[in-house]
Amino acid sequence: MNKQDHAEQEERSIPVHLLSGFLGSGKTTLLNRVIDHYRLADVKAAVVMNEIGEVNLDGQVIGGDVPMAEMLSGCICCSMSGDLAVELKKLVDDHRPEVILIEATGAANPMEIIDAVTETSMYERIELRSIVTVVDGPELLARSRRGGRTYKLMQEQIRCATDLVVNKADRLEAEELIEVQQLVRELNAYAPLTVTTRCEADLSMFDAAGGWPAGRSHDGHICGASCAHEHRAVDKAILDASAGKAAHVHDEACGHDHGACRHGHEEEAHSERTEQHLHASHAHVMALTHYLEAAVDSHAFEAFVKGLPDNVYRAKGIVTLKETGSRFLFQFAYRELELIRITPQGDVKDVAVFIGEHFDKQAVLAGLAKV
Ligand SMILES: Nc1nc2c(ncn2[C@@H]2O[C@H](COP(=O)(O)OP(=O)(O)OP(=O)(O)O)[C@@H](O)[C@H]2O)c(=O)[nH]1
Repeated sequence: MNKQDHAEQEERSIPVHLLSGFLGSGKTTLLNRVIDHYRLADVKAAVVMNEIGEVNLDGQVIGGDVPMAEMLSGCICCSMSGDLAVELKKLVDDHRPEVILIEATGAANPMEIIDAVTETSMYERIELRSIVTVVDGPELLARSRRGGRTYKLMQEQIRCATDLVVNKADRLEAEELIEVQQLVRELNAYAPLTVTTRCEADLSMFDAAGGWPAGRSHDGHICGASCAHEHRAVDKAILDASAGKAAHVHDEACGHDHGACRHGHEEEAHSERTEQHLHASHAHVMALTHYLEAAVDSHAFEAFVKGLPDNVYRAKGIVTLKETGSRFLFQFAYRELELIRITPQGDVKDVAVFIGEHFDKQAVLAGLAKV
């Protein structure tokens, strides 16, 4: 970076993009794509990863060149929202990134995270630019038929999005895909919506409002006046979302200046949040973290994971396979198991994390002891 670029960067607010979406919907998959997108454009990104469990497994697949703050054993939308402000400030002071990505836990209500980011903007030049909600298409459809608290949380995540990625299209029939899009549109009629498999989305929503400094090999768009308008609109959408409304893209009809707009909506947002006490929306989600002392038999392990009770809807971890001695990252989301061979850097232990609703921890541990 030359001197002029550096000076420009100091003056510019650092855009923050929040990745939201229910457990296992594909947030980390999207995060990896966005990081690659920034690498190609030579844009320095930093990441905040939040996990309900005690270990950050997703961080294992992100390269060591990306500064990362790990916030574990809690959720940044409630118990750790104060810590988020601290971590954001630390990332900015230590690394001066050009963009920050926050991956929330799948149990997070993004509206609360908006507060923490806004708080940090008071003493660091950062600006929440978008809330991208990754929707697990098949899971949303299934949950819409049974209702319940988890479905309510999914609805909240969709409502406050400025951009929507309807993912796992490969697991939906054509008519189901239409039904999912209708469901999403009923909740949020205005955020741009992309249907994807493995989050293969157009990533221009992650580009800088004013373009990255000149001379970069950036393949994204360099915004002109009309684009700058669109991005201001996102601010408005975020504020509307935090006021508990569906996000909508601001148009000329607004007719008043954005300073006034912001103030009004913030007051509205505050009173509504107090009334609804949104933290309660995911209090039923629980996590179990267990460190493994020995290698596992691959067949027994697969059978154990696939036989987990229905109320354990997410599991992930690192295991060593007895047969080969190789280490694998495992991902289990909505009854599908995926194993990815990894070579962990540093002292990384074998561990399994289970996330679900009111499940019997002892029964899960007993099953695990047998593999
Ligand atoms: N079939 C299918 N699987 C997908 C798709 N996108 C992601 N996955 C898989 O779903 C699992 C969960 O994906 P992640 O990207 O880790 O999801 P996440 O939202 O970060 O999960 P949490 O961190 O637990 O909240 C992984 O095994 C992915 O490979 C998709 O479009 N189709």
